[in-house]
This record gives sequence, structure tokens and C-alpha cells, in this order.
Amino acid sequence: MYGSNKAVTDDTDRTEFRKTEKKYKLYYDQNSKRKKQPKQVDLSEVLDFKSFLDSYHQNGELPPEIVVVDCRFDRPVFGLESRPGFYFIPGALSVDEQCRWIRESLMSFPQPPNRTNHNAIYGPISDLFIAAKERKVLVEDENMPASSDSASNGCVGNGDTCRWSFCEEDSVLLRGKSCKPVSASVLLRKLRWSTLGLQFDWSKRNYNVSLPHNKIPDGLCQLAKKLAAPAMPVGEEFHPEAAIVNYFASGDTLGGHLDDMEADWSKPIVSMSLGCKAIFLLGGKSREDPPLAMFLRSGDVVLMAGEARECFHGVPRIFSDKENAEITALELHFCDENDILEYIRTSRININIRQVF
Ligand SMILES: O=C(O)CCC(=O)C(=O)O
Ligand SMILES: [Fe+2]
Repeated sequence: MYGSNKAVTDDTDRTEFRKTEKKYKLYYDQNSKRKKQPKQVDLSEVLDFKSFLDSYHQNGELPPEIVVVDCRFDRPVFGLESRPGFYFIPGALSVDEQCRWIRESLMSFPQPPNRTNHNAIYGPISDLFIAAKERKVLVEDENMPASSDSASNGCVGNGDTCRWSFCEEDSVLLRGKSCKPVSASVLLRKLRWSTLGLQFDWSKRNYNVSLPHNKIPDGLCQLAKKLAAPAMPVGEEFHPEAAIVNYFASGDTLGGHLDDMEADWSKPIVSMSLGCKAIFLLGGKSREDPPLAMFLRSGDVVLMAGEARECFHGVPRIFSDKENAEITALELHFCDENDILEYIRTSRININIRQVF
């Protein structure tokens, strides 16, 4: 599902969805005199719900395809005429809320027993963000036997069979370890996902209820319930049971996919955007349907329920340049937290919350 801009192959425009992904993906201008200039892309067809909101507030006008489907918050919830079950709440999260969930996404959501993409190689890792801040490195203890099961093997912090641990870089040099240490800041940059609540098993693409897990944190659970309300069947309440946190760096993409491992598709996926602006593609039920492109900014919330859950979707582009990222408010809030500031300047985080059963 994940890709990077290195993986450009000949079959990129096999389907309409692929064609559009390719159109918006980050490419670098080969002819540019300055190194690594992003190639210009025509953004005129990208739906901009922030400008729809501005125009709606100013004169009540909206483009023909855009409808107001709910007004229960202090702002309208928009829908698309052609995509029933798709909801867009521009600026649903205050800057304070955005900062809270960015902080949690970096410091507490990747903590065991939640799993991350690093589990498969290193086992559970605790306190990655702090280790990166303290410029620590992850080293393998050569005296410890390697476990055959990477899901339950050595870890930093749980006191079992710890095969990998964070150390000061200098101490590793002094000890003359033969294996190469991995810097915590590199691991933080390479963090692509963490899973909360019921753990999603990416290799089998389903939920593995036998894996140890904590409940979705209370604050996130309450927020998801509130945000899900406009998309819920009448008289029913949303039960957040699992969440996937996606971490994107510049050039990272999320390929077109369906989220089809939840039992009841009448329940929405609640999807919150944090950090750098992105382009989201909402296709149809076939990859051959041309997708709609729209901007997702920090604080925007998308709900996908019912028919919209059958629609292919993905994220072909993150904007990490100053002009397009649109994170000035976050930068001001994090001005005293340099490590978060540095991270979020070039990153996007998406938290999507699901009812599994
Ligand atoms: O990053 C996003 O906005 C979408 C994430 C998504 O579709 C997913 O994790 O299934
Ligand atoms: Fe998805």
C-alpha cells in the first residue's frame, strides 16, 4: 500500500486511479539549476474545502457538486453529490487539539503494546521520540539469542528478551560493537505507522485480536464519537475499537486502496489530518473510475461511511515546502518544542479510527 517516489515503474498509468496518482506525485525537476526543486504540478482541479467554507460563510454559495449535509458542529459538514457517505469537515480540530494529537502520535501512540512498522525488524521499541531527542542509537546485544518470532522478540523497555536497546552513541563506539548502530532519529523519520486498540496485521491485512493491546485512549475515543455522529445511522453510537496512525514524510504516498476488514461498513472511518497539507484522492468503486482530488489540511476531518467505504482512496502527495504546507499556526504553537517543530515541518500525520465489529 505504501510507496515512495523512488518506486516509479512503467505500469504507473494502468488505471485511471494510477494516472491521477502519477499526476500529483512528487517528482523533482531534472532541469532545475537549484538542486532538488519539486516539479510544478497543475493544482487547478484539486477541490479546496477551505475556500468552499470561506465562500459559504461569505455569501452562502457553493460549487454545484458540494452540499452541506450537517450543521451540528459550529461549522458545516460538507458532502459530495456524486459520493454519498463521504463527509468533509474543514478545520474540525482547533490548533490546540491538533497539537495534542501530534504530540500523542509521536510520544505515546508508538509505545508498546501498540505495534509499528519497526516491530518486524527490532521487536517492540519504547520511547523512540525521547531517544531521538537525546540522539541515542539502537544497538543489538550480540549475547542475546535472536528470537524466531520478531513479534515477540527482544525489546527496549519490557524487560523480557531485550535484544535491541538504546544507548549513547559514544558508549557504543567505546564498546566497539561489531554490528552497526541505528540512530533513533533515523528510526523516527522511518516511522510509517502505529496501530492503536485492536492491532491490525499488515501481512495478513486483518485484525489480530490475539495480539496484546490497550483500548483506544479515552480522549481520542470521545473525540471520534463526536466527529463520527454526522455519518452514523440514526439512533446508533460509534464504538472506536482500532486506529491506524500514518506518518508521512515528503515524497511518501499512500497508494489507492479500500479499508474492507471491518465488519459493518455502515459505520464510518473517522480520519484526522495533522501537519503538512496533502492531496487526497477519492475514487469510485473501480480503479478505472477517475478519482476526485482534494486538499487535506491540518485539522481537517474526513468521514467515510456506507457507499463511500467502497470507494478507492489514497494520498499521492504531501507538501512540505513553506508556501504549500500551511502549518504556520502549528509552528507558532511548537516554537518551544524544537524536536516536534522540526518533525512536523516536513511531515504529515493521519489518525484514522474504526469500529471493527
Ligand atoms: O492519510 C489519509 O488521509 C488516509 C489514510 C487511509 O486511507 C488509511 O490509513 O486507510
Ligand atoms: Fe484508507
